[in-house]
Amino acid sequence: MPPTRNRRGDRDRNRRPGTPRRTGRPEDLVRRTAFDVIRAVETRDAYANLLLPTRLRERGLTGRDAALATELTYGTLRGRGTYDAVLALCSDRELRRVDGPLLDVLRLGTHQLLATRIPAHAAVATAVELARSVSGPGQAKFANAVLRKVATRDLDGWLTIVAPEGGNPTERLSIAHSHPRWIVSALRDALGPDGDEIDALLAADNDRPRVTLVARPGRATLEELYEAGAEPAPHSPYAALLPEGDPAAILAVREGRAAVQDEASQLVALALAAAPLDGSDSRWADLCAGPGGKAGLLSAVAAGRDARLLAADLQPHRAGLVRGAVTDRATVIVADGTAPAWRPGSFDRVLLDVPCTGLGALRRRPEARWRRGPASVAELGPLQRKLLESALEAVRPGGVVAYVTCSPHLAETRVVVDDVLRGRDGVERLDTPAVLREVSPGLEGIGEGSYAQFWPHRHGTDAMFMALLRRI
Ligand SMILES: C[S@@+](CC[C@H](N)C(=O)[O-])C[C@H]1O[C@@H](n2cnc3c(N)ncnc32)[C@H](O)[C@@H]1O
Repeated sequence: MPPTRNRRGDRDRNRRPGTPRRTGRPEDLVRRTAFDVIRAVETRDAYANLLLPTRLRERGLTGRDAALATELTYGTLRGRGTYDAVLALCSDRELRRVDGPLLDVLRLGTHQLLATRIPAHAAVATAVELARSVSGPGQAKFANAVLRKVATRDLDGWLTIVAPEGGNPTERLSIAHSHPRWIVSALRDALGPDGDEIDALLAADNDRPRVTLVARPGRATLEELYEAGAEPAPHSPYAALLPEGDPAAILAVREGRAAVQDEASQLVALALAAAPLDGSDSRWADLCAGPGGKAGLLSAVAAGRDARLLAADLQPHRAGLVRGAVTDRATVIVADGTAPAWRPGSFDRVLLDVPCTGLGALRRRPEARWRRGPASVAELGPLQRKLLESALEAVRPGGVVAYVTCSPHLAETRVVVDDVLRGRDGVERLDTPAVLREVSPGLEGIGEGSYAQFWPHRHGTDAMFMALLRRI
């Protein structure tokens, strides 16, 4: 995507300290913005999807400039594994001896050379300029030499060298699709007998996710979203896809009657509400509710069912976000789901969307794959088990718990459920895929038996896992 010119206003007068001056070509500011966000991700553990919109606003980047800055930021962060393998061959210095800021400039330049239509001379020249500004003239010469070598081949040409067919399959997939090896292995394990889909799954993780909206029932209609430019979505009865444009420009989104929400996230909330239940059905709970996507939908469904939702989160600011998402059928509290503020057996339906590695949402969080390691899975395990124990206590006999993760990693999904159920009587597994198919007729490829697993390459959704459990 070629950079475009932008009108230069008089924003410099109001420039915040530390904000680059709007001098030179606007595309320089675009690349500088991408670079600054990438650095913040590296050095301050910033989240690109949160920081980038702020930087774009501060620097007055809109339209095609904003789109290019977003593409460069996300693409560079996602492609790091592949780009480092290429850079290692093009640099006469070991990459670990290259300064952090300079290495990020090289990654940004490599992304432009191998994954965009930006002309090679422009990609190299702007990266060299950036290297000069962040690391000085000597390093700019080094950047020039390295990037000129990168420019000698296209991506496919480099992949035949850095990820050759016939080599170690995990290593090849890891470099070709820019995923750490441990994630490649974990995802292949999670695919089980469908392990041959791993290539497609890793490729889907690198696709830009579609923007999916939810029309919260009773508050907004799909027609309203279609009139605003959205299109029908394949799986959820309340979902619409927004092919382009800013969701916040839609009135229903601004008013909280609609929201951005992945289809799998919608369907697991709807399946909990649809799970078969005898007896009372008016007390619902969401024990890990922040930031409130599922609670927003559940509370809207509850309003039509004469039920009430208690939505809890450990973090006060996350609970605050939930308050902005729910209807007046919900009460939001700050509470630790492992140390209940409610009596045992208080609820008819309980959603437990546990904290997890987020390996199912790599499309949305470009840096997440580099931030987590196998240790994160092990660290989260005890909390996930404790929360599930607590959810099973919170539901009345006959009531239903939905254990949900936004990760397909087996150690966070079926292993947690199996471990907890092994240690206690009086809980039965429901046919989760069948309940999901009731709310989304025609839904296929989510598994058979007790557990359901969504996949980006099959469903175009996050890789969300769900187990419906009933206390007997
Ligand atoms: C995966 S997120 C939930 C996403 C949410 N269900 C949604 O759809 O927007 C997990 C949430 O659990 C919260 N959390 C972590 N530990 C908790 C605990 N011990 N008790 C309650 N909430 C907790 C986190 O603050 C985080 O907001």
